[in-house]
Amino acid sequence: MSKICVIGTGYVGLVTGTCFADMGNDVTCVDIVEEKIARLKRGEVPIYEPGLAEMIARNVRAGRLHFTTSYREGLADSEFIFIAVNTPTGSTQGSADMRYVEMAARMIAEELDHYAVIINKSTVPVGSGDVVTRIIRTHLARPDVSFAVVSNPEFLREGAAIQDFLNPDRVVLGSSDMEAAHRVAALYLPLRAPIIMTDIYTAEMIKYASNAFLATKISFINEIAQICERLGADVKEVAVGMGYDKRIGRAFLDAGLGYGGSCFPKDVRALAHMADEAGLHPQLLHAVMEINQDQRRLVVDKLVSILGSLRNATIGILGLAFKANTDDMREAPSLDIIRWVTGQGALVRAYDPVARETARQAMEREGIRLDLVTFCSNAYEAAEQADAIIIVTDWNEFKSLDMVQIRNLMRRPVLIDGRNIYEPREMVSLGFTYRGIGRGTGPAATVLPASDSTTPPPAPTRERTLIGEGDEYR
Ligand SMILES: NC(=O)c1ccc[n+]([C@@H]2O[C@H](COP(=O)([O-])OP(=O)(O)OC[C@H]3O[C@@H](n4cnc5c(N)ncnc54)[C@H](O)[C@@H]3O)[C@@H](O)[C@H]2O)c1
Ligand SMILES: O=c1ccn([C@@H]2O[C@H](COP(=O)(O)OP(=O)(O)O[C@H]3O[C@H](CO)[C@@H](O)[C@H](O)[C@H]3O)[C@@H](O)[C@H]2O)c(=O)[nH]1
Repeated sequence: MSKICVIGTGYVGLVTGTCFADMGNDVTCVDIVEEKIARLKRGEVPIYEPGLAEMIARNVRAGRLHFTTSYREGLADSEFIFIAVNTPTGSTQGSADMRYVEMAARMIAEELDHYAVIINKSTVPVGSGDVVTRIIRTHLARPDVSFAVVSNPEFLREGAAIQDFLNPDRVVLGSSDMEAAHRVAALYLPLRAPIIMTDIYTAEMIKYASNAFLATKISFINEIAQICERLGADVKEVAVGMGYDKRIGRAFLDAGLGYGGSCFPKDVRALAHMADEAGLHPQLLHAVMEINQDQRRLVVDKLVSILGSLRNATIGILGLAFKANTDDMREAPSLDIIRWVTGQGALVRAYDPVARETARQAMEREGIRLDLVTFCSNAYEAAEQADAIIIVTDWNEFKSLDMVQIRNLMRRPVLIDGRNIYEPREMVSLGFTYRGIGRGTGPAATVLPASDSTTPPPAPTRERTLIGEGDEYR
């Protein structure tokens, strides 16, 4: 059992702290926001993350998980101090705002009275490990105390955060102090994941390069979707066909409204900024960002091309958070879409299974006219008297709606499927004017399973038979 302090109780801090506690360690989570800590102490979890509330409660009950606003309390006897504070976009050029990490480093230095390994879990620009080391060294209240700094980027996804933390594809550790890095590695050994030990710059870059690569896959398939749409091919089937190639893989090839969230947008921007600052010309990263922005515009263009003017039209929006299974509204496509349609005179009926309060707050922050937005308590309510519906996130409950009922509730049966969750032909046969993203109307695709037999298999009876399509990568 190790004594661990986690600085920051956002997604990453809470999940890191709770999972390490669940693995038998003694963990104290520190945050400067008193209200957050007060809520956590009352047993309330400030974010929506499946399974997290139960896991926190279990570990608090077992006496392994504590919350405080006091660095002194959190740091007391801690062998490991994880920094997991936010690093949002800080300037119009896209650089990462390091002020929270720097503040955390200073506050650690002011309270540290024993040797500890300080581990940076926040996503930070290459070279930040040196900055943290310098800040701590400069501000140490006890200059005789020694410490080590290790970079340990986090790869969890919101909505699957616990599962991702406990079953990582890899753990990355970067440090110039290999003994300290090995101590951190020992914490992760129970997870039985490959552990990559490298220098601190490389560890920091692995995080940005991974996110930028995934974002590139998304923009790539979105560009292919636009071409498919023009030429009559179907991007969903193209993705399946590409995904069978093991060198490509099926993951992150879902065309749609582009990426949003607390990570991809800011991390691609920050990486491009790092390259710009280094005198390079990161043209691929700039193209990735441009295509991503275009995807959001495209759905509104589709809407206008069907409805003509949006003035006084009622638009149902299904899904508000940046993706399913989270209430996180950071850089959610819904915000741009709602701003644009209300800007053109439309009224919005919005529904998300969990993002309601966070959505309202985000819209307020973004200056969206809330008097034009009605928050509904289910998808059917959002469809009432709507001139069109836009599916913005792919929550499971949106995949199994009674579409006949939805159609009957609408004033005009226009369906813009921003996540390609419905079959175009089916929707058209139900009477919808349907637009997906890059969906074709061409001939049916058939995938026959690999077979040892040389006898030809019977002809498939189903249209668009995609045997094995799918979700195995999730
Ligand atoms: N959200 C994700 O899915 C995810 C996944 C991997 C990596 N990351 C990275 O992890 C970092 C944290 O992300 P997040 O989404 O958890 O952020 P968040 O905004 O949800 O939470 C950050 C928390 O840190 C607290 N904080 C800020 N300054 C502090 C200080 N000086 N002392 C104590 N607490 C302080 C804030 O009050 C907040 O509670 C970011 O660098 C992010 O890029 C995020
Ligand atoms: O094929 C796809 C896959 C994802 N998305 C979108 O991409 C965004 C990000 O999705 P996802 O990666 O599932 O969510 P995050 O929680 O933002 O996680 C990403 O960002 C985290 C923060 O850095 C990393 O830790 C994770 O590894 C990385 O997947 C969302 O808007 C998705 O809708 C697509 O449009 N198409």
